[in-house]
Amino acid sequence: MEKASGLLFSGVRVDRKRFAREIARFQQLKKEPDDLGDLADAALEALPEVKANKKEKKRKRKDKDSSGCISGLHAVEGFSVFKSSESLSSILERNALEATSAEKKKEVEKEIEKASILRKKYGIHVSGHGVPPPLESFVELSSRYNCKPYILHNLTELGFREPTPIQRQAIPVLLSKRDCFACAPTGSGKTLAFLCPMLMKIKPGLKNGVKAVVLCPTRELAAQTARECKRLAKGRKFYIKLMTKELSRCGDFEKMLCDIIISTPFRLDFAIRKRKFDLSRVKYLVLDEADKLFELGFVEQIDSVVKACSRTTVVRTLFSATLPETVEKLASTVMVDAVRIIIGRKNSASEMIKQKLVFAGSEKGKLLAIHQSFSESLNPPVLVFVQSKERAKELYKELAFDDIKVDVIHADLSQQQREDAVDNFRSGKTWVLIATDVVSRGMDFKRINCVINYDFPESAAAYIHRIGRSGRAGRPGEAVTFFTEEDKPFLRNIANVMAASGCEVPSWILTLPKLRKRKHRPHRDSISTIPDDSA
Ligand SMILES: Nc1ncnc2c1ncn2[C@@H]1O[C@H](COP(=O)(O)OP(=O)(O)OP(=O)(O)O)[C@@H](O)[C@H]1O
Repeated sequence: MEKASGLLFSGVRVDRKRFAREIARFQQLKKEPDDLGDLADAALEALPEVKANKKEKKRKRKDKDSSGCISGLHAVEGFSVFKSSESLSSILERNALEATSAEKKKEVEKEIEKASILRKKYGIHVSGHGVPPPLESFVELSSRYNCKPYILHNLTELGFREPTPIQRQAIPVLLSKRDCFACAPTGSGKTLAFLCPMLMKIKPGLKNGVKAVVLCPTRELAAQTARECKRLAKGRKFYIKLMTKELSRCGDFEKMLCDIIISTPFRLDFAIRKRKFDLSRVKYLVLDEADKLFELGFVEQIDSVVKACSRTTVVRTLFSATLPETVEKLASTVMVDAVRIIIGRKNSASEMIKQKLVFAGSEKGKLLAIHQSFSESLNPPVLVFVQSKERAKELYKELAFDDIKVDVIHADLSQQQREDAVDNFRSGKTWVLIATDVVSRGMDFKRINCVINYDFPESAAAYIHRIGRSGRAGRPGEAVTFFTEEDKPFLRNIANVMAASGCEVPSWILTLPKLRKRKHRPHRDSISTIPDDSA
């Protein structure tokens, strides 16, 4: 017995010492961290305080198990010698493990440091546990995440050489299937940040229902996102559908092949409630321009979509250039263990836009100012925002007399007319597009030189989105905001946004009294050059 145990003992001792590393590695393999988020957690675990705490807990549990005996005492009696031999071997094992985990810890610490250097470099701020490190390049999509070559090919075809900051961080987060709040400036590539991981994670054409849903506040944005999605998916047989009015009313959803559906909340809610459109297999739900979607009027429809995407593992994500705390709070009730990503300063305008405030005195002053500015230096394409569709029509009538190619877009037009207005502006047929806020969010008109806020925006968020139609994808842009006496009390909100993005603001504006946040939609005199009788 003694001999046998001695042999066993010595055998164990020699092998374990010699192969300590291998044993330790093998044991580690049982649970390899599946992403660097886990590695980060592993690093935490390796901290002396955490380890000591765990050891103490383990010891207490062990002491409790041995019917009140102190475990060390067993080692000297009878069969407990075997126990003693076991614990000795496990001590050796532990030593080996500790040596390896020290190496691992160093490795993890290096990764963490590298991630934080990258984040600092690109102005990425994250919160949440175990956040995967940002991408250094698109190539990492294949080395780290086994991305199919067609996506990398399409990225190159689209001319995207480097990921933008939001793409660097949001793509790994979504690939690790974490819910996510993401706030990044206008024109910074948020669309690709959610489309790319979606295409990587879902299998095309399996005929077993919708796998991903993207909600956008307007039809124009939904159409644009569907187009972007198709461009990125080129070469793969994904069924990507835009939920149109016709499809939501007459589509045969049982037979329809659809991997990804892109829609406004109204159309999708209609299809779910009235036509029993099944979203129970959805893996990804994206709310683009999330703060707009959480505004009154949309909330019930969003609720219906969130409920319909009933799979327990669905990844929910919110993207916007403006994400107020109220929205985050509301949204967090449906998010699980979410990661929060902020690029640069939260709720700020793109730094690529030169912003200017122009005092026009009165409504008539604004009309004179725009005529004058177009006659002196019109640098198309120019997007002009007004407060309502009535005012859009009025300003269109005024400017149509000038020798410029001007068009108008608002909610009173048919879908076809709206699409034509967008297409003509994109292709350069239209130089000046007069618009309501219907195109203020998400629309990616290439190379807009100037945005004119003819009517003062109703909030700082509206301002950020409107001017964000220029200065996109790293290009410079310009924004001019007219104000009258009546807009003065609301100037400070906008001036703060301007100052935060590095633009000069007259100091008197910054000393104006603070206003409680409320929308600014004043009644304005109609836009007309016809002399006012009362004058
Ligand atoms: N990695 C990249 N490199 C270069 N250009 C890019 C890259 N990713 C996206 N873009 C381009 O940047 C432009 C803006 O992208 P996108 O519309 O996604 O911005 P956004 O952040 O969603 O803006 P918004 O807040 O206004 O919705 C698009 O023209 C897009 O094609």
